[in-house]
Formats: sequence, C-alpha cells, structure tokens
Amino acid sequence: MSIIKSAFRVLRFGSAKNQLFSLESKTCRAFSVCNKLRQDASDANASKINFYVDENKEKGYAILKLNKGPVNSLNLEFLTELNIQLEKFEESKEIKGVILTSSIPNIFSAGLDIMEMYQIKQDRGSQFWTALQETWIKLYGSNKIYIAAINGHSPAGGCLLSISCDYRIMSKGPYKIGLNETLLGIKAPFWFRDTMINTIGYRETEKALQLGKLYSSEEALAVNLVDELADSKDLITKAEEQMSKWCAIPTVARELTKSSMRRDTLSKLIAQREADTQSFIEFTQRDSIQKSLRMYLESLKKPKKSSA
Ligand SMILES: CCCCC/C=C\CCCC/C=C/C(=O)SCCNC(=O)CCNC(=O)[C@H](O)C(C)(C)COP(=O)(O)OP(=O)(O)OC[C@H]1O[C@@H](n2cnc3c(N)ncnc32)[C@H](O)[C@@H]1OP(=O)(O)O
Repeated sequence: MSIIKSAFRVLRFGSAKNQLFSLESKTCRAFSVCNKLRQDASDANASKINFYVDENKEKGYAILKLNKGPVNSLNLEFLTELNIQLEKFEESKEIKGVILTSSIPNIFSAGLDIMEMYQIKQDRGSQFWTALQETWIKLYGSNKIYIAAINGHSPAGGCLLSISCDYRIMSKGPYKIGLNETLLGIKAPFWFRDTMINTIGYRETEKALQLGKLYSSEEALAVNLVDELADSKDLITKAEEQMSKWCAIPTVARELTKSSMRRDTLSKLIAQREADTQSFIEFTQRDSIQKSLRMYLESLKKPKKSSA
C-alpha cells in the first residue's frame, strides 16, 4: 500500500475526514484519466524496450534500468509505462526495494522530453503533465525502498527522479545533476522545489533553483544532493550493499517513518493536481516560454565541437 493510501487510512478516522475523502476522490479521478493511456502505451510500445527490470526475489529487490535512447528523456508514453511498472513494484509482496538506474552509458536521464512542452496541443500537454505528477506521487510516495544509482547526467526531471528516491549514489566522473529549469527560461514547479528543499535544505535550494545550478558529482556530495560517490564500475555493487542495509530495517517502522516525513509534501500536490496541470498548460503556451524552449532546443541540436 502506498504512503498516500496509508496516510488516508490513518487520517480517515480523524477530524480531517471530509477533506481527505475529497482529496482521495480527486486523485482517483486523475488516475482514471490515465487508464486508457496505459492501455495505449502497452499496445504501442509492445515492441520497444524502454526499461529493463531485473528482479531478485530471493534478495527482495529489483533493478530498474531506464533504456530509452538516446538520453532517457521522459515523454508521455515512457512515463505511462514507468507508472505501470512502479505500480507493479508497489503491489509486489516479494520486492522490498528497487535500484533505479540507466542502461545508457553516462546518462541517467535528460529530464522531461522538451518536445512535450514545445508547440504541443493542450490535450497532450495535460495528459503528459498528469502522467508526470503520477510518476512523482508513486515514486516519492512509495512504501518501497528506492535507491538511485546515478550513472551519468541527471538534469531537471532526471534530478527529480533521483531526489524522489530514498538514497542516491552517483558515479564519479564529469557528470551533472540539478534543477536547471531557469536556464531553459522556465520555473521549476513547486513540487520539484519542495522535493529539493527536503533533500538539500532551503537556502541551498534557493540558490540552486535561481541559478539553475547543475552540480558536479563532488559538489552534489558536498551539499547532500547525493549521499555517496562510486567509481562507475562499482556503482551497482554499492547500490546493492546499501539496499541490503535498508532491507534489514524493520519494514513497518521504516515505512511509517518515511510516510511521516513525506506526507505533507505529497498532500500539497495531490490537493491541487488539476490546478497544477492548468498552470503547466497556461505557462507553456506563453509566447515567451515557447521562444525560450525553441532557443534551448536549437542549442541542444547544434553540432558538437569535435574533441580531436
Ligand atoms: C507557473 C506554474 C509552472 C508550471 C510548470 C511550468 C513549466 C514546466 C516546467 C517543467 C520542468 C522541466 C523539467 C525538465 O526536465 S526540462 C528538460 C531539461 N533537460 C535538460 O536541460 C537536458 C538537456 N540535455 C542535455 O543537456 C544533454 O543532452 C545531456 C543530457 C547532457 C546529454 O548530452 P549528450 O550525450 O552530448 O547528448 P546530446 O546533447 O547530443 O543529446 C542527444 C539527443 O537527445 C536530444 N535531447 C537531449 N535532451 C533532451 C530532452 N530533455 N528532451 C528532448 N530531447 C533531448 C538532443 O537534442 C539530441 O538530439 P539529436 O540527436 O536529434 O541532436
């Protein structure tokens, strides 16, 4: 049962009963919008493998490797597939935790697919944003243990995936992680910001978000954006060692503790999912935002300087 469901169950008997029932039904409505998408995604992507799952039921954890080339950018279909998988983990009795990593060398995830924000129809934009909210709610609100094994660059939405986990190990190397939205001319949504605050604190987040700071792995360790660094070749072993440690903690006590730490942050988005989606649509339709995104896309597509 997810943290959200446990929170509802505990609070259902308290004075906040009516408010929470309304929250719960809003959440259910938003989830049901995604049901058709889920079916479409599983049909359309039957032949593509956008991630691998390696389940070790004996040890009680799985490794989920993102595999959507070239850079694991998060589009509607990918998020929808991920949501189905996260739900499977949540329901599994054998799986206590998941190591989240990528099979693409040097890239954990390039974040949101910029094409989902650039010249996009309102319907698609709304489905995309709802799917992203769902991914975050499932990941940040999960009862399971999530360890991010960050094997490369992890900007913006990639950073959000990482900081939604319980523990982060990053490969040593010339990799960057952070919420760089301001550099694209956009403001990080409040739930990105709040997840970052919960990870590195208010002052560091305030600086990082205004500057759109992308941290090197050493800088990320220094501000607790990641918990540990590892040589690339040892990354998964280190993540597995850490997972064994977390799995050994009494489950219910750990779950309740996690839930108590994250409930308020989660409830804030759950209470205003539709308004948040409307803000996304309104914001991304502005001419100034489209101009910034176009310039950013062009800069990404520029031919790379030869290293020779
Ligand atoms: C008032 C309320 C407000 C509500 C909300 C409002 C607004 C919405 C906010 C949304 C928050 C946004 C979050 C995001 O995640 S935005 C995405 C941010 N991501 C980035 O800035 C990363 C961009 N990419 C890179 O920096 C690099 O690609 C790299 C990840 C460091 C990898 O470098 P490299 O290995 O050299 O690969 P390339 O740069 O050559 O890229 C390969 C191809 O992939 C395309 N690409 C890269 N990133 C993305 C992306 N995020 N989306 C779509 N496509 C991407 C790149 O253009 C290359 O394409 P090509 O092969 O066709 O040239």
